Amino acid sequence: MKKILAIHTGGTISMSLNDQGGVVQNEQNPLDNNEGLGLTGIEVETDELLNLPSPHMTPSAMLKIKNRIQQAAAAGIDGVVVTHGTDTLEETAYFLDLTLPNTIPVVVTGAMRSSNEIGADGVFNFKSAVEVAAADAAQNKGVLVVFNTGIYSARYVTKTHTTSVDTFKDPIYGTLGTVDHDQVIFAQQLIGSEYTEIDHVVEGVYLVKAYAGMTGELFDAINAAKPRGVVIEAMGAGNLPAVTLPAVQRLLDQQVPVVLVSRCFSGYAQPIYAYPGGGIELQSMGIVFCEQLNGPKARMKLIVGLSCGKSGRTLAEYMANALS
Ligand SMILES: NC(=O)C[C@H](N)C(=O)O
Repeated sequence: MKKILAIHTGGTISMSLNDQGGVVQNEQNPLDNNEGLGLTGIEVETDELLNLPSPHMTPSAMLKIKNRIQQAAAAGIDGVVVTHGTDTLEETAYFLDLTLPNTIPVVVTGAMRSSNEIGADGVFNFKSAVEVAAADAAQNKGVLVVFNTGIYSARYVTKTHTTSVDTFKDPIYGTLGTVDHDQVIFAQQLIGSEYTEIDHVVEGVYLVKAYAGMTGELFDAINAAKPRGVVIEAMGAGNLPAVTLPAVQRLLDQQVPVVLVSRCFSGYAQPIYAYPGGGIELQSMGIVFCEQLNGPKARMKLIVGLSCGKSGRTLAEYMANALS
């Protein structure tokens, strides 16, 4: 018998549609009763740790989830499922991936339709996630996201659609595997994993998206707030309007780490272009290219790196290497 801990944190998976047509939090989580799920050889324990719509999720709440998982792992649990709202699911999943030592399977899931809507996907996703968490093949794969039969790496998975049940995708590498009709099948191995121990999380790490016609004002406003770090979702392969550069330089002059990713849905940020504001100039200024992560995930990584005390060159290397 495998023992799986289900840590519920809120989100649509634990919500219902009310008479006015709005989706609201439930007093009682519909997933608390696991009878009828048809799980064989798996015992599920439940912890209602949080009840947050995921736009209310914070890095300190993520730390609380991480600590609860480590406590359960130390007490001998075989695997953990975290249920979570989908809006920020990818951030929590990647935070856990970076801060947990990868000793037991940890699987994050959620739902796009609330528990009493027609075609509700929560119970199916939950059952699938429990099956993956209990599977021997899920060992050493880092934190996983299971959604709509897909198994994804927390490092790359992202929410791609506002309402579709097939919303979670890995735009670069696709799925790691599938789970369907009680069968858990992995088709790819995880290449390396990162683990950084932290006991607190820093605040003041900002994320800014570049746009056509952007000027330096947003960067100066962030600078005035005394930031700990800034992630820029730059254009294309990693370029910015040249007029923003003096303001970005003012951040760098204050020793604020500035990390660059691409605002593109897929691909890598790389210093390719040599025109003013092009990636080559940005890199020579000291902006760190974080090749493979999207903006919200790069921000999570920067928070984790700063929270464990990295700075200067060590922090830059940590951010530049997707698998350091
Ligand atoms: N499908 C969902 O869970 C979306 C919801 N707004 C949340 O993230 O809490």
